[in-house]
Amino acid sequence: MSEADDATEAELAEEAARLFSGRVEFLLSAPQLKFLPEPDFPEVAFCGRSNVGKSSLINAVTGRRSIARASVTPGRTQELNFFEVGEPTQFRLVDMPGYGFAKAPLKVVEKWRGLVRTFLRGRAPLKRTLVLVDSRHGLKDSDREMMKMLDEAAVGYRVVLTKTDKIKASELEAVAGKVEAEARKHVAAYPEIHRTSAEKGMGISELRAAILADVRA
Ligand SMILES: Nc1nc2c(ncn2[C@@H]2O[C@H](COP(=O)(O)OP(=O)(O)OP(=O)(O)O)[C@@H](O)[C@H]2O)c(=O)[nH]1
Ligand SMILES: [Mg+2]
Repeated sequence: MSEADDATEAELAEEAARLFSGRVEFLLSAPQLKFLPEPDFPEVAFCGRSNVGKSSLINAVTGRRSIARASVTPGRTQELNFFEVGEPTQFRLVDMPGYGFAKAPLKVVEKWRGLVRTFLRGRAPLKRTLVLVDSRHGLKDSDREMMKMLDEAAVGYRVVLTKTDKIKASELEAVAGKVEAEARKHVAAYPEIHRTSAEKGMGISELRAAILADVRA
């Protein structure tokens, strides 16, 4: 990487930190597609299995304790929740319902699934999707299915490992290696994965900078 690239990266990280410590506001919660906000600003969606840590990661990235509602109970987030960043607004983050949650009634699961898939496939201002994966478990078939759907829809995504504070560094590297190797086989996946802990703040400033780069791309 050249010195010029380094300078741009540092500037981006600094700007991202400044933006996220400024105005971040909950906009609305859409239980159905007809309640989506106007497609006025670039968006980045957080998706992944139930309980993987989507809402917690939004809280960590925005530096807010509970702007997005997190819970030990899988299936906490049941709508598409939109958050605005910047004054004036520069972009939006979208907290999505989780997939792969077997305990919810089938009808409910189908409803979330339809909402998530239709949104990810057809949302014009969607600049990037983050596919969150629990670092303790690695990729599950439901993640592979989601990644395949995003490949087919040509929606670019980053794979983000969550809860890295819960495992040893050596285990993390083993899982990260496997997940990265698999991600590289997916056409719409970013070749490098992210390692994060919403609890300890690991990887959060890098993810903020990546989000800013994505919404500006
Ligand atoms: N140790 C640790 N726990 C975490 C981390 N991120 C999330 N959790 C915990 O994992 C549980 C689920 O977190 P959520 O953020 O609600 O997960 P979600 O993906 O939004 O879940 P749904 O909305 O149900 O799909 C909560 O008990 C969090 O406190 C992390 O980085 N480290
Ligand atoms: Mg949630």
